Amino acid sequence: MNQLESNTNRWRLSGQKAVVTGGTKGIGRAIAEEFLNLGAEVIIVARKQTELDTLLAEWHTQQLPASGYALDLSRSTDRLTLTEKVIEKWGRLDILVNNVGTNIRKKTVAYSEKEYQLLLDTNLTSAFHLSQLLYPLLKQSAQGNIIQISSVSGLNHLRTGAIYGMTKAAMIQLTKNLAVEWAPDNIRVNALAPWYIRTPLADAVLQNPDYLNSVLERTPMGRVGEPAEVAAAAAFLCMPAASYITGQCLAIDGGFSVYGF
Ligand SMILES: NC(=O)C1=CN([C@@H]2O[C@H](COP(=O)(O)OP(=O)(O)OC[C@H]3O[C@@H](n4cnc5c(N)ncnc54)[C@H](OP(=O)(O)O)[C@@H]3O)[C@@H](O)[C@H]2O)C=CC1
Ligand SMILES: C[C@H](O)[C@@H]1OC(=O)[C@H](O)[C@@H]1O
Repeated sequence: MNQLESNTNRWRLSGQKAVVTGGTKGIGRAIAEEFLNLGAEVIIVARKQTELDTLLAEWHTQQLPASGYALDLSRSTDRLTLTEKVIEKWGRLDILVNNVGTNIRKKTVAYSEKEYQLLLDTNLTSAFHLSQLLYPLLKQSAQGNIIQISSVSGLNHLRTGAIYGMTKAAMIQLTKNLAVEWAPDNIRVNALAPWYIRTPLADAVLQNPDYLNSVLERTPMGRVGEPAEVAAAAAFLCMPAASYITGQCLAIDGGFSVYGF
């Protein structure tokens, strides 16, 4: 391989096989599209079959190598089904992006046990269990990668709910543990910690002008982020060019997390 070719491959995802959870909307869709445009083959997962079918049809008109499954990854049975599908389709895996997550925004005393369990299952258990289940396939890759989509709410207090913050902080700790444990298997594990990104999940609160102003007042760059700005960071961390980066958490936040006073 000549120097130029190796340099070119360093900045692409050519031939890599990636699973992106929550890939029909928002950050997950942007990550899947970034990966596809960089030469990867992608499987996406979401609950709504109609949205999955519509997006896959759009990608297939562009000859993009994408497939998908309508599964609820808060459920252990569906996580096992996804694993079986990946084994059946590819028999190996290069990239896992644990992107699925949701929030119920309440004061701590207002949460029910059911709400607590839903957030834990959706945001954290799904990421932990899928990392476990897909480890053998990632181990077969010479360049395995896991990207955990955390949040700045895993780094700081946000007024958007303690349970969500707990799950995101735990994803960052899981990133560190798996990065060390699985380094001998050539599996790198990194986390991204976005601040507000313009997606359907965030729009629920960003559409309130007063709330949006409060967000912008805490954001040095003066705007919310775009899904593609998170996707670019995810793509870089999975590239050969990032081959010595593991166990890290990268904030995608317009300066939010370093803004004191
Ligand atoms: N947007 C933001 O400001 C920030 C987001 N994040 C994190 O980024 C990640 C993505 O967020 P965002 O893009 O905003 O979210 P969206 O709600 O916009 O999209 C979530 C995606 O995940 C899918 N999904 C949700 N629940 C499940 C489930 N149980 N099983 C399978 N698929 C599911 C949705 O499809 P369907 O409904 O069909 O299942 C959709 O494709 C989350 O982990 C979130 O916590 C972190 C910081 C900031
Ligand atoms: C920025 C936060 O982590 C994130 O944005 C959302 O929409 C969630 O409710 C979280 O607060």
